[in-house]
Amino acid sequence: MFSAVTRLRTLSTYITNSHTPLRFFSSTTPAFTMDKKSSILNWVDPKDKSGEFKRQQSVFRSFIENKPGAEFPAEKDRYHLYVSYACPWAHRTLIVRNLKGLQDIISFSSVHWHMGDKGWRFATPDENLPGGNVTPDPLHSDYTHLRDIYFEQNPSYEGRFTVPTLYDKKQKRIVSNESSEIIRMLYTEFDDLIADEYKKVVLLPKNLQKDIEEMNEWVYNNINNGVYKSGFATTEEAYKKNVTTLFDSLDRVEKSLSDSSTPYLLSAPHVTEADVRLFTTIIRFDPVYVQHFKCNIRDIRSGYPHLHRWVRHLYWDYPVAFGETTEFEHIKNHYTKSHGQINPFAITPVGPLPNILEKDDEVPSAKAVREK
Ligand SMILES: N[C@@H](CCC(=O)N[C@@H](CS)C(=O)NCC(=O)O)C(=O)O
Repeated sequence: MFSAVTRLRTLSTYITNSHTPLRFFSSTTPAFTMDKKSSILNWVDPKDKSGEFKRQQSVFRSFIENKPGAEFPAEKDRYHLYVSYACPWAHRTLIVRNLKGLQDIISFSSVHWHMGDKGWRFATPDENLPGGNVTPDPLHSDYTHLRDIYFEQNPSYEGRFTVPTLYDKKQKRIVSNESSEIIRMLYTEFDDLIADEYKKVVLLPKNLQKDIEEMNEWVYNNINNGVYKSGFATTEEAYKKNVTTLFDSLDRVEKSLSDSSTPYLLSAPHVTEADVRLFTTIIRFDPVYVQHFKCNIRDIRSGYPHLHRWVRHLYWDYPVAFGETTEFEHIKNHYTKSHGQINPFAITPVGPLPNILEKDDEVPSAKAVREK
């Protein structure tokens, strides 16, 4: 059940993840003392002098397939997606699930936005959080945390407990906890079970695959992960390096959108994987990353007109896939109230308001110029 490869990967994850005690603040602030051997809230290994956040490889990497004899065959109501509305990686899977019309085929639930020292927890029945399906674990009534799903696989699991987690309800096994691979399973493997209008939704068109994959590479390293590398850095040098790379890459996307002959990245005739993967970072940028992760060389609404138009087009014109899967309360609260080393008093900044501007609106300075 827990394959040798998985065990090896888990072990290597543990080795790169074992920490010595860390104090984030002076000894006069005992509330923030992190002296647990390998607290999952130590985002940068204290032994790593570079001060750089290094994201670990996902451990579960199997695939749902639409073929006879598959280990995880494509079937209706067999799989469950555990997500957090706060998380940009999990957000990818919710968007693709809706773009592909898989709402009746794959169930989902969201954890509570707070991540503590036991990782993500499920909401309790009395908590009434915004967004659909923010519920106790619908599959295991006695589980309180996402990590219980991981321990169900292997009681001595040592990796991270991440969302998204794609779970096979029949075999009680995690299929995958790697969003970039989960979304690709959803592109085609369930096509025999969905209406024609959704079969026609192609997120990775053959003629653009090379360009999309090339773009994924730098967007992932410099933007999706770049905001975390900026925000979790524990040295000025690591922060400056990563925030500069991040903004250079945003400039590059801005230029590419201004050159695009369509409203989508890479002049695609419709939404593609490239749009999905960039959207989940850009929609969080002004509300959270600018202030919380110090990604403040510019913001999107006043500094990047093409990106601003593009993100609002997706959010407002694709309400089911992009708009309704975005839950700003989860997003803002999660980061600002879970990262004690960045925001020890857990006060959530109110602005910027609104979280996203209407399509025909602009920040006051841009509007004033337009109306002159
Ligand atoms: N490479 C993974 C990353 C997933 C990930 O890091 N998710 C975060 C939430 S945004 C998480 O669950 N972190 C918990 C932890 O690392 O303990 C993917 O794309 O699926």
